[in-house]
Amino acid sequence: MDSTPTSTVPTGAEHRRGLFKAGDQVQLTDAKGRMSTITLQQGKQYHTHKGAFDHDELIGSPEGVVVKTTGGNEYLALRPLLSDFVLSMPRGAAVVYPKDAGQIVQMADIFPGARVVEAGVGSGALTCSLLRAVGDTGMVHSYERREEFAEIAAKNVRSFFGAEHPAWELTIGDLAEKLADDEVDRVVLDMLAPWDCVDAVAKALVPGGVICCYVATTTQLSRTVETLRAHGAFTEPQPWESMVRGWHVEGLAVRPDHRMIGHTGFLVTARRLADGVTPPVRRRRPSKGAYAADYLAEGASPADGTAPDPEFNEDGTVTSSVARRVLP
Ligand SMILES: C[S@@+](CC[C@H](N)C(=O)[O-])C[C@H]1O[C@@H](n2cnc3c(N)ncnc32)[C@H](O)[C@@H]1O
Repeated sequence: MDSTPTSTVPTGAEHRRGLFKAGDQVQLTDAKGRMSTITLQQGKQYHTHKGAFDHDELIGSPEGVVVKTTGGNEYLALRPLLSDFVLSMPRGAAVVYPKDAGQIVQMADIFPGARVVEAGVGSGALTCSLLRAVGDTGMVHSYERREEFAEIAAKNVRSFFGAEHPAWELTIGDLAEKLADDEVDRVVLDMLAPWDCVDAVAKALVPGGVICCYVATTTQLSRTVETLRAHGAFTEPQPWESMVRGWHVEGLAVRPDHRMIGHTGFLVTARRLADGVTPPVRRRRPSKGAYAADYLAEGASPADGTAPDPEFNEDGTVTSSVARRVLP
């Protein structure tokens, strides 16, 4: 399914501003903080276990009003934010959480007008953030190998923007085989095996372009980084993760929340080098506090005569005497 943009309607801004109108999504929050999302339709009613209210009561109202059912239940009415929308929209595959989408937009440097390739599209959560960041003048070309996921994503993206987004193109197929774009500024990969796509991505990215991979496990992280490193067309990959901890703030009870989203995934970015360029590489030496694995990965084995016998502390760190002998 190639979905060529079918509309030049500016999306996003008009759709998400002004008084409520028919077709708008509205997030209703009750007194217990429970949320549900409805799409406003003239003449329709919203039913609860305590009576109903007419959608028409909201059409023409500003956001932030309270609507009451015939049984007395009150609901605060607001348009869902993108972060609310992606967590409540229908899902095919697992979505990129808002905390990671924010990191991707910033650290992969997705700018207005950018030409971005994304794979896989999954449920379309990240796609919404990418489209918002590139705007109507940019391009997001999403690839997805499972048609049923692509269909869910297409519905979600349309539902969020309220129209076909003029900057979006969606192709069914494996990115490694189908990637036909060239002169792409940014590539974002959220898939099981991003290393399979590194070569295709290197051909598509402009010099200075950014590849950003999102992976869930340490083994994927390791293989992604090693593949990028060995490929030769990229700068040293930068891996990281982010954790977000909410806080409870009430009077003198000011403390971190008991629960947090500890792990979602790891991110890795690297930049495309110009063709034929070999960047200067700093040979890293084991330092005090470096882990045994860091030390051995550098090839500092007793056999090659470049380093003394490994001496490690019980926790796996290099002993200070080794660090002293190895460091200049
Ligand atoms: C975790 S989901 C992506 C979720 C998406 N980023 C979101 O926020 O909704 C991973 C998707 O990548 C797709 N996929 C895996 N490998 C692919 C490839 N080589 N080319 C295209 N799609 C691929 C899978 O079918 C799956 O739908």
